[in-house]
Amino acid sequence: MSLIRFNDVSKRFALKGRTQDALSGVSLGIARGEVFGIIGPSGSGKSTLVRLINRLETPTRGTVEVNGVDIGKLKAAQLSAVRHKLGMIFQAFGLLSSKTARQNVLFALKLAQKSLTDADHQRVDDLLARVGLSDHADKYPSQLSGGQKQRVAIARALANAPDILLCDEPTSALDPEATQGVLDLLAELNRDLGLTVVIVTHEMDVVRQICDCVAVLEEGRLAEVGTVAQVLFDPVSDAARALGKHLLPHAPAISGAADTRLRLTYFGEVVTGDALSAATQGADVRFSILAGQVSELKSVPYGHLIVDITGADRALVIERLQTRGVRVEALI
Ligand SMILES: Nc1ncnc2c1ncn2[C@@H]1O[C@H](COP(=O)(O)OP(=O)(O)OP(=O)(O)O)[C@@H](O)[C@H]1O
Repeated sequence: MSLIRFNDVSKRFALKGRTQDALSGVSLGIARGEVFGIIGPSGSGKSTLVRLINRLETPTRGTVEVNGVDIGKLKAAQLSAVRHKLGMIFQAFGLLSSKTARQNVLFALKLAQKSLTDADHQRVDDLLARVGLSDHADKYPSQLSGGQKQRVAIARALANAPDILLCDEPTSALDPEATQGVLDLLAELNRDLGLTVVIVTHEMDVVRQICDCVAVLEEGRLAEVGTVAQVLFDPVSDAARALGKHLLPHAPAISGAADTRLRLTYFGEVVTGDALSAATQGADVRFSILAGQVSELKSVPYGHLIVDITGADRALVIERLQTRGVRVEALI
């Protein structure tokens, strides 16, 4: 059963006499314990979709279930209890500028319970340590870097021990180094606490690094949904193809004989193996490697090679590669 479920959800905004369909007929499920990406171009409905999960927005049609409960049916007190178990972070951090890092985190606890105990104060310090900010607990947001502010926001979002962390473009305002730090932290929290993480992004590279599954939105519609490997390497929609394109090596613009240029995609252990030399052994073929790259999908390595292969046994070599789990695409 999905922890979060969208059932035929549409959202129409009305603004100054005009209407805007932000989402149209979206159905999908997010499993407990996964890192789930929501990707799409600007205006495709990503933020609206994630904001439906904690009812910051309500659907015009359809339902949103969290843990099997239709959150549209909850009364105010019930909704408030559910929201305390749903942490959220934003691109602009949303910290209170008049409070220190520690006070910002403490504030989330104060909102959720009547009084604070010593254990609560200890919990805040533990959370700040967990996000690597023990030495900055008494600083105000204006004294912190972007990455540190987002870490405070993460500690605050975790204050009430949520099951789910919603992240709306959490790294869009950060430089590459701070981005990496925040993504590593989110992956660690998912792994260590079993936290379900839903992350809105417009960058496939963010999805590649930390997500298990991803939904691709295009003009408010679900273009496709699946594991990151499926959506990146076997996309069925133009939207996913466009988003993943820059992660693949470019085929060099040098001429080759028709039908010879191949893109080989390797996953897991095959990356470090010698699949190409094993497949060509004893076969009547010649090959030249034109481009290559090794990267990681979450923690699984994958690699691409662009090769020209000619010779009588070309079909045999392709069959051998496929038998070893290598994906083979003709590029010419
Ligand atoms: N409160 C609102 N009132 C009116 N229109 C809205 C409102 N919120 C969003 N929209 C519109 O709904 C559509 C989807 O917006 P949304 O913010 O969900 O997209 P997005 O994919 O997150 O975009 P971005 O990447 O630019 O943040 C857009 O056309 C947007 O202008």
